[in-house]
Amino acid sequence: MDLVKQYVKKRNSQFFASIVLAIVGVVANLFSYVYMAKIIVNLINKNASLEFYFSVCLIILLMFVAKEIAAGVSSAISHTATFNSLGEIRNDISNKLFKMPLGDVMSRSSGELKNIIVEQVDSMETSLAHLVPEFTANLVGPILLLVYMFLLDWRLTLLSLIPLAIGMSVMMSVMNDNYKDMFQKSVSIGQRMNNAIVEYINGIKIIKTFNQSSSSYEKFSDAVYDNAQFYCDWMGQSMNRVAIGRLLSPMGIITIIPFGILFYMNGSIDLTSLMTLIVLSFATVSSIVKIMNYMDDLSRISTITGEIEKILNSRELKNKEKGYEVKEFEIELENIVFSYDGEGKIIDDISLSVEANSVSALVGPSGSGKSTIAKLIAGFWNIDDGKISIGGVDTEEMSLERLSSLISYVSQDNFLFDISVRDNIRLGNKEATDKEVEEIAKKSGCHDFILNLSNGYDTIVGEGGGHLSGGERQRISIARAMLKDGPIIILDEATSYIDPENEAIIQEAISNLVKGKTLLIIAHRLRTITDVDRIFVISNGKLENFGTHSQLLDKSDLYRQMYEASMKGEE
Ligand SMILES: Nc1ncnc2c1ncn2[C@@H]1O[C@H](COP(=O)(O)OP(=O)(O)OP(=O)(O)O)[C@@H](O)[C@H]1O
Repeated sequence: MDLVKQYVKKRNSQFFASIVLAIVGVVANLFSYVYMAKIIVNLINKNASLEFYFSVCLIILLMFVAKEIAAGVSSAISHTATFNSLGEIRNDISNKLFKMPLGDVMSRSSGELKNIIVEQVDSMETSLAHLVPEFTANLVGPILLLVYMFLLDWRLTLLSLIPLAIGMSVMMSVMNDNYKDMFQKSVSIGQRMNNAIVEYINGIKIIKTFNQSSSSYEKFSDAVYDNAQFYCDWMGQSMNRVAIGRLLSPMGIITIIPFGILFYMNGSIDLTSLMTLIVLSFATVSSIVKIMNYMDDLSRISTITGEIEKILNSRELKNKEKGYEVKEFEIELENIVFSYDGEGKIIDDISLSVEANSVSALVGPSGSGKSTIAKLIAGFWNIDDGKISIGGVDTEEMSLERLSSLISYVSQDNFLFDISVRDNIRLGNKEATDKEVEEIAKKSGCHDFILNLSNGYDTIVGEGGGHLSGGERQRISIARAMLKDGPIIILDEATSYIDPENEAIIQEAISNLVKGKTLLIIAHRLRTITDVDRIFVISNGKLENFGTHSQLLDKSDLYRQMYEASMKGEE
């Protein structure tokens, strides 16, 4: 609920205007009933002129028009404010995801995140656009009317509230029946179904390769079945009471008529008041029914917003922009310690320095922590201890925007968006002209294969770049990183997919493009990094040794073994 308040507050005046107009609409509607009662009473008493009826009908008509206009404008204002707020919430979530440690984002499945950003934010529409103005107005209207009815005859008014009180308490018994827990469960079952669907679709290639279609489909269909079963059971438990509650709550008339007749017969109420009360009790019905429709939304709002709040309130990377200028681009790691889960140290007291405008490489056995070091330099996580600085400035004293403007990171997964090849490369620098995009593609060995694609540079690459080969994706990622022109380039296994013919072109391109830049390569094929300025050997999260290729052949057994194994593997 705090989340709703927070976003309502930001558009206070718009929501206030929509509430006021909604109240005007509801009051106009209720007044039309007051005037209807006047007509009935005067018809019974036969004491009014034709002009009187005509003018009352005109007033009712005006009330009706006023109600429609006020409700329409109120809804337009609240919807405009709501959709702006929903846009803002989605923006805030995506900004937040950028500021959160990568691990915290990755610990949620893409299905779960999609569910929160799309479905759950969407479901806030009801609360913001309808609940805020309509619930308030439909609550205020009947209260005003009840005060008026109370003044006419307090006994009948109280009696008219009995069915409402019984109906509401039956409904409340449903709400008290762990409604919040059940709704929370429905959200997580829904999320599990979402995840199963997303996983099934994403993993379809593997499923086919390993002929797992029946068992994976089972997981997916089980999740759908569980979801349906859960709702059937839940509704089965509560539907009868909900139906009774909904039936009874607006039935004030069942007490007013018999008791009204009784009071009239014993002379304790006049006909005018009785008729007015009967008509007005009808008037409260429509508002009460509307309020009841919102009760459900009210009780589930905290669960819906809870998931969104969890993301918006989750921890952020510590990076704070302090405005220190970075003039040189050497990278210094001082006694850094890091673990993904806060327990097992993945990086254990590593210190190393990558000189500015040099080419360095991280090598080491699989799982030794090379990619983790690269990601820590790029600011994907904060380190637990120690310091990483660029040009003498602590990277945690730079905003993520500034850090990412300094570093072009070509990761192992080379994710491409489902847009054209040209736009994928242009992500490196959105100001780049088509010519600049093509120039960079030529330099990174992409131009020829791009021209061979069905639509050349305008070919849409498919989800995650699925229409391209692994090597093609990698080369486009390199072109994208090169176009960004950051002073530091980190290539995480950037050549792992490149075939032998293209490898030479790529190596040549990289060496041209990185002139005057600081380059850190994480390479598996040691042959490709023999002439770099400095090689760091990482083993079990520690720095085992460092030096040039020939120095390491002399002083590091691990390096020599890895190099020999690597050369054997390529024979
Ligand atoms: N997101 C993560 N959450 C938890 N543990 C992780 C995560 N990423 C990597 N690890 C673990 O951290 C250790 C180091 O992984 P890292 O990817 O840095 O190794 P690497 O040397 O780059 O390996 P490779 O050469 O196989 O890519 C491994 O044990 C790995 O399982």
